Amino acid sequence: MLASRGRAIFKLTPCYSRYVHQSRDPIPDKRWPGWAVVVGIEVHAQIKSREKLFSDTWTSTLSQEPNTRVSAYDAAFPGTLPRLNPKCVELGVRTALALGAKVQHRSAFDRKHYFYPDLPSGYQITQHYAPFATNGTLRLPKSAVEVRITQIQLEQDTGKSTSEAHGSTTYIDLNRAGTGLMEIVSEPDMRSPEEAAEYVRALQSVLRSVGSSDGNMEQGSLRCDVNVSVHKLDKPGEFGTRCEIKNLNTIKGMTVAITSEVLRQIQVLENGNKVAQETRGFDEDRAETYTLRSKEDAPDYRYMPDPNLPPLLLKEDYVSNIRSHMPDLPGPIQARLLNMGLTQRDTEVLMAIDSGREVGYDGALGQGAVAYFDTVAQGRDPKVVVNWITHELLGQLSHRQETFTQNPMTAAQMGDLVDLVQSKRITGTSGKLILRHILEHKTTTMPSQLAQELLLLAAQNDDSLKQWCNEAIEALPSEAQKVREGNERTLNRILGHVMKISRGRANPESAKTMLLSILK
Ligand SMILES: Nc1ncnc2c1ncn2[C@@H]1O[C@H](COP(=O)(O)OP(=O)(O)OP(=O)(O)O)[C@@H](O)[C@H]1O
Ligand SMILES: [Mg+2]
Ligand SMILES: [Mg+2]
Repeated sequence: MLASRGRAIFKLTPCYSRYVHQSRDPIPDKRWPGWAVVVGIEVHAQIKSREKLFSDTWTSTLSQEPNTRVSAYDAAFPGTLPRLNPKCVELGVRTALALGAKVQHRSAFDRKHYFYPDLPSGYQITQHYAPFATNGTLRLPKSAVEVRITQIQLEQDTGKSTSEAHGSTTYIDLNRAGTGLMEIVSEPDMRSPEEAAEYVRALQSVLRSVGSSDGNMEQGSLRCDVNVSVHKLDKPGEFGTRCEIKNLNTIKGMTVAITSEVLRQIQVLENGNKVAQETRGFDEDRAETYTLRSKEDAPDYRYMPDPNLPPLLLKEDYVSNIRSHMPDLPGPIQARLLNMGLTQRDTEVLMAIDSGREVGYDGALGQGAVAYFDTVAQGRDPKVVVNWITHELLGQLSHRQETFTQNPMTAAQMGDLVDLVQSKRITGTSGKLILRHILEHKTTTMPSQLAQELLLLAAQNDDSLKQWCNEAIEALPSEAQKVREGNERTLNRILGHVMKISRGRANPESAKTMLLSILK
C-alpha cells in the first residue's frame, strides 16, 4: 500500500538545498540594456482525478452549481479525517517521472496555516518539508534551455470566494476545496519573459501527455506564480531580490506581467533604491504589477506536520510499475513528427490540441490529434495529410466554434478524402466542400460516396466541363476575343468564371486545356 501507519520522523528543514544559483550566463536584451533578468516559476496544476485529494467527493468543473461537491471533510467539519487518494499519488508520480525527477520513497504532509474564508479548516495540507519528488528537469523545445525543477509537492486546492462589488457579502463556493494540486517549483533558470512562456507551454504539454492535468490556464486548472529579479549584466553571480507575482492565469498575461515587473525593478534600482522582496498582483488592464504584501507583512504560516496523515511511503516496485506504463512524452513525439517531414509549427498545432492521452478522455473519436494524424498518415504523404488536418479541418472547426473533441469526421473519412484529391478524382475545392459537408451534417458517409452524390467526381465533370467552358466564353466575349488574338493572360479571367459557375467542381488544369482547345 502507499502509506504505512508508522510514526513519522520529521525533519523540520527542507530536505535538500534550494536554488543552487547556477551557471547559465545572463542574456543581454535590447529591451533592458545592461540588465539581466531571472525568472523562477511555481506552477499549481490541478490533478485530473475524479475524486479530491483527501476525500471521496467528486472534483468539479466550473459549470457546477456552487457547493454541490462538498463533503463534511472538505467543509472541515469537526471529527472528519483525511484519507489520501491513491489516484492523485499515481498521477503525481507519472508527472515526476515525465520530468525526470527523483521520486522520494518517503515524503510527508504538513499544514500551512492561514485564515481566509475559502479555507474552512484554517490550514492547507501541503508537502513543505518533504515533497514527494525533487530534482527534475524540463527541456524547452525551441530554445533548448534546460529548466531544473526543484521539487513537486502534493497539496490541496482552496475553495473560491467572490465578493460583491459594493456590498458587504462574500460568497463562498467549496466545490474546489480539497481538489488535488501539484505544485511544481522551478529553479530560477529562465532568463526572459519568452522563456517563461515557453516553460509553461512545455509543462502543459507534459502534463497533458501523461494525463495528470488539463493544464488549462483559462479554466484555472493551471495557475502560475512568477518570481522575477533583475541584476547587472556584468555581475552574473549575484541575483537580485525577487518579487513574486501571484496567480497569473494566461500565458500572455504572464509575459506582460514579467516585462512590466522587470522594467519596474530596473527603474527602482536606477533611482538608487533597493527592490523590496514582496508579493505582487497583476492588473491586466493597466499592464502593471502592484504590491499585495511586503516581506514584513508576510504571513507566518506556522508549518507543522499533519498529525492525521502518516508519511507517504512509495516502494520502488510501485514507482517502476508506473515507469513501465508511461505514455510517449512530448519531446520524443515531436522528434518523430519532425522526422516525418512536418514543420515545427505543424507539430505544435497537433500537440497543443492533443487531448487523446488524457485520463478518462471520451471524445467522439477516442483519439487525440497526433493519433488521428498518425492513423490518416498511414500509407499517405504526411505533409499533405497534416495540411488537411491543420488548415482545413481545424480551420473549419474553429470557424464553427467547435473544438477537436467535437470533430465528427473519422480518420477513415479523412483518409478517403485525401486519396480522392491526391488521385485527382476530385479537385481540392471539391475536397473542401465535402469536408464542410461532413462537419455540417455529421454524416458517416465516406467522401467517395459523397463525391458521387454531390456530382463532384472529375469523370462526372467531363461533359459538364465543356458546357461550363462554353458558358464562360459566351459570358465574356471580349476576353475570349483577346485570348483568340494571343493574349493568354486574359484566359485566367475566363477560367475564374468557369470555376465560379462550376462551384469549384472543375479541375482548373483540365478547364484551362479545354478553354484553349475551344478558343484556338
Ligand atoms: N533571485 C531570484 N530571482 C527569480 N526567481 C527566484 C529567485 N530566487 C528564487 N526564485 C524562484 O522563486 C520560487 C520560490 O518558490 P518556493 O515555492 O520555493 O517559495 P516561496 O515562494 O517562498 O513559497 P510559497 O510556496 O509559499 O509561495 C522558485 O521558483 C525559485 O526558482
Ligand atoms: Mg511555492
Ligand atoms: Mg511562492
